[in-house]
Amino acid sequence: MGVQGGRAGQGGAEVHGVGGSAWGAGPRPPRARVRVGFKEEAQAIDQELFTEYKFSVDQLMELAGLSCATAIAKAYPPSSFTTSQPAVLVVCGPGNNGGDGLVCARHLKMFGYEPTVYYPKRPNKPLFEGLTTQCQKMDIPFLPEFPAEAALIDELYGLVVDAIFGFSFKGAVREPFGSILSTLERITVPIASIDIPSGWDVEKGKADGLQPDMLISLTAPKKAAMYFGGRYHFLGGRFVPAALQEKYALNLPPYPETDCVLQLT
Ligand SMILES: NC(=O)C1=CN([C@@H]2O[C@H](COP(=O)(O)OP(=O)(O)OC[C@H]3O[C@@H](n4cnc5c(N)ncnc54)[C@H](O)[C@@H]3O)[C@@H](O)[C@H]2O)[C@@H](O)CC1
Ligand SMILES: [K+]
Repeated sequence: MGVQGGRAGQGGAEVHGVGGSAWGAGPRPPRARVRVGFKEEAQAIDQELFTEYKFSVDQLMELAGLSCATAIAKAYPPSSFTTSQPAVLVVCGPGNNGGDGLVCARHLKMFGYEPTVYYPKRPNKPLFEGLTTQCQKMDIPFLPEFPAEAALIDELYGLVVDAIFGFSFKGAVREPFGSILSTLERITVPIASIDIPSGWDVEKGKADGLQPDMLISLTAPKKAAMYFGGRYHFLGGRFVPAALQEKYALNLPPYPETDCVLQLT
């Protein structure tokens, strides 16, 4: 099962071991003319967008989630799925990265996919409650439990969206996410990670952690993106005003025409 040309059927090593191993060879050079961002910068830009530019979280989350669904549709069109339906498992974490995942799931449904959400830790906030209700009203199923067997995920889904943690992840991973991540490390269907592969240190990555096939960097690639060894790296979140891009010297390449995503590799 999986998607044609994806990890399934090719063997994980073929995708994970680009150039042998990105890890064995040390940090990869950035593969696009994009200045690799730093965690502090990402959070500072985030803050400034909210405090100085007066964006609301739900505005940016909507654009972030739409970017992710759009990038996924470009890399893994429904016709490429080898499952009977273009079934996607979207795993959402407890913060804004999880919110991006809910928005992404909703847009994937609009684009003709069959997303299913797993959302074990739901913040008691109107934004996340609203996003959850929107998905439920669009007949997107929410799993009561995470599939314990990696093989079951491989059988049922052609793609997994990792929306567990973004740039605020720190320290040792706590349950239930430790078990979830260790199952995801064993699946063979491709993983698309939103902003940062979950469980990775935002600057140093994680050599023995998740190795996604796709990374969608939001706003600007974080430093850990240097360690990404998968096939598809997209930039999304086309919402940073020019003055802010200049202030933080983001030096982002131009997005094509009206697209909300840009393929970096
Ligand atoms: N302007 C921006 O930069 C935008 C950022 N967005 C998203 O927001 C993300 C950042 O969101 P947040 O700051 O809410 O944080 P995250 O979603 O990265 O994660 C924070 C949550 O994870 C938990 N957590 C942290 N470390 C943990 C550990 N070791 N074990 C278990 N749980 C842990 C925290 O308790 C908190 O609930 C970005 O990566 C991006 O995906 C988008 O929603 C919109 C725009
Ligand atoms: K993530």
